[in-house]
Amino acid sequence: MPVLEVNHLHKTFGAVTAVEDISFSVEAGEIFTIIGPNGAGKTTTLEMIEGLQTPDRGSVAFGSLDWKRNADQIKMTIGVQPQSGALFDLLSVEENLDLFASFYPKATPTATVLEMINMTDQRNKHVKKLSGGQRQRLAIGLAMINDPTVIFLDEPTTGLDPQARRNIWDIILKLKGLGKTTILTTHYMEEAEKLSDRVCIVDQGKIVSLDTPAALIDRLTKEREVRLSLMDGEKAAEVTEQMALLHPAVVRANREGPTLKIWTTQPEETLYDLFGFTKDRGFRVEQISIREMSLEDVFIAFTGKEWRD
Ligand SMILES: Nc1ncnc2c1ncn2[C@@H]1O[C@H](COP(=O)(O)OP(=O)(O)OP(=O)(O)O)[C@@H](O)[C@H]1O
Repeated sequence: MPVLEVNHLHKTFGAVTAVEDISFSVEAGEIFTIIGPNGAGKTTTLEMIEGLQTPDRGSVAFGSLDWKRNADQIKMTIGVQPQSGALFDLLSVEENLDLFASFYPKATPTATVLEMINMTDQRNKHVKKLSGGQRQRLAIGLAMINDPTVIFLDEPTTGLDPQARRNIWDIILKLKGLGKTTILTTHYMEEAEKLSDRVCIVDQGKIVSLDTPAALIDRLTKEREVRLSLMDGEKAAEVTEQMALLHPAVVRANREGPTLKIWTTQPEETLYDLFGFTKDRGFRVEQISIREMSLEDVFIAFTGKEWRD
């Protein structure tokens, strides 16, 4: 049974349709990511699921629990990362955790949470002195304080530098290791691709596509770009290009000086045959790479829009 089921959610604000018929379900232990451009409806969707906004239509169920009948039980089951402004600046990291823990009948020991978010050494630091990344880590710690089974993180890495983002990824993966379910929103494709079991691409309030990152990429195309650099100059590359174009799996090719780019539906086979050819001719291969399609390529294909972080 899914831990979360979202059915036909709708939400409008005046003339703006923020969410239009969003449905999905999330299994226990998954990292489920909602990704989309600014204004796509990610936060509104998340807030309806978290019980912070009431949908105009549609339903949200956590197992057999729903917001109308079981609000108190749901609040014990889920953890919501507070907005960074909801932290108490004049209290220390530990005091913030203790304060949030006091809201619940059963809380995870503060020391455990501090260790999970890698902030044991900063536990006595005042929140106003924390960096952006540390504030976000504390916010995730606060979402964990009631030992929830489902954790909601709304853009936990937006605006952070690459190292701080990676530190947050480590925490999210640790949560997965503990068997927690995480629902994440992000602007960053790379993050969605690295962390998620499944990705839901949202645009203009609707789901454009939903699947595992690998399946989304696969569904788009089986083509891979193979790059081959030859040590024997342009002429050797030209002959190799002509040969490559005769291969049944090769869709197209182009050449810049001694470097060949070949798009093929069977990269391993194409490479094997090309190596046979270059060896026969005595051409030496200097460099070789196979480029995978990225989730970014998928987004552009499904929405027709360029992706901007
Ligand atoms: N309280 C509100 N009142 C009016 N319009 C709103 C409100 N909340 C959201 N909207 C509008 O609904 C649409 C979806 O907003 P939402 O914040 O859910 O998108 P998002 O995908 O989370 O965007 P971002 O990545 O910028 O946070 C936007 O057009 C937004 O302006």
